[in-house]
Amino acid sequence: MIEECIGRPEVELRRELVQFGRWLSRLGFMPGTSGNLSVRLDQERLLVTPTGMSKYLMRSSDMVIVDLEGRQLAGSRKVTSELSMHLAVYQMRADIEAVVHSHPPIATAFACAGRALDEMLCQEAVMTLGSVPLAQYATTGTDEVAASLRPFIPHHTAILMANHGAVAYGPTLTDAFLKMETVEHLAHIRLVAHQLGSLQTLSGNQLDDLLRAKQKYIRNAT
Ligand SMILES: C[C@H](O)[C@@H](O)[C@@H](O)C(=O)COP(=O)(O)O
Repeated sequence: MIEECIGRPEVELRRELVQFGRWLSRLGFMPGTSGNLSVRLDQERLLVTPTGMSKYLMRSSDMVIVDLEGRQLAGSRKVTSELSMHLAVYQMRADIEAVVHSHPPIATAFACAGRALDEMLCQEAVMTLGSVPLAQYATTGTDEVAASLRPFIPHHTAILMANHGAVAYGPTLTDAFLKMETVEHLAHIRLVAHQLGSLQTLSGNQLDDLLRAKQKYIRNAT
């Protein structure tokens, strides 16, 4: 069952940030000290990963609490340098409770080649994320990153970031994690299909059928 973040004990959310940080790190999506995660703690506060730490080695006590304007309220470490990206998502989407930024290698290679993941090649793309757009180049750690993402935040839940990586968000940390995992999966499929030589994109009729199948799948799964 998917649980919302708000209302859950802080200790559990801290543990989840550690767990997903390790998982993303082991998947190779957060090499070195890269990547960051956050969750809504309540209506006014976020629990966010610290800057400059391996997300494999990070502990519950390393998390930082900030308000929705980015003011640090608690935590002995400095908050992620990409806080403005996380804030932009929470400020624009009341339905979002968790944000994951990472550098999955194949998806990041697409972002470095200036390619969005916007062709509907495999059914899973339609059933999950739809198109994943590419936000324009912005220097890491600056407010330019949030500005580059803002046009896409209302209509997407995963976005590639030019020459940088990707961001995904959802109603829970689990959901945001699964979206990030799916971004890399779709990038991998796109790359291999291209290498095989002939991309067979889904037709309009196939897309219509899949969108109906998606509604049915969601109704059945919830
Ligand atoms: C240089 C950083 O790794 C940068 O790429 C940033 O986007 C990132 O992923 C991690 O930054 P923090 O350690 O500040 O969260």
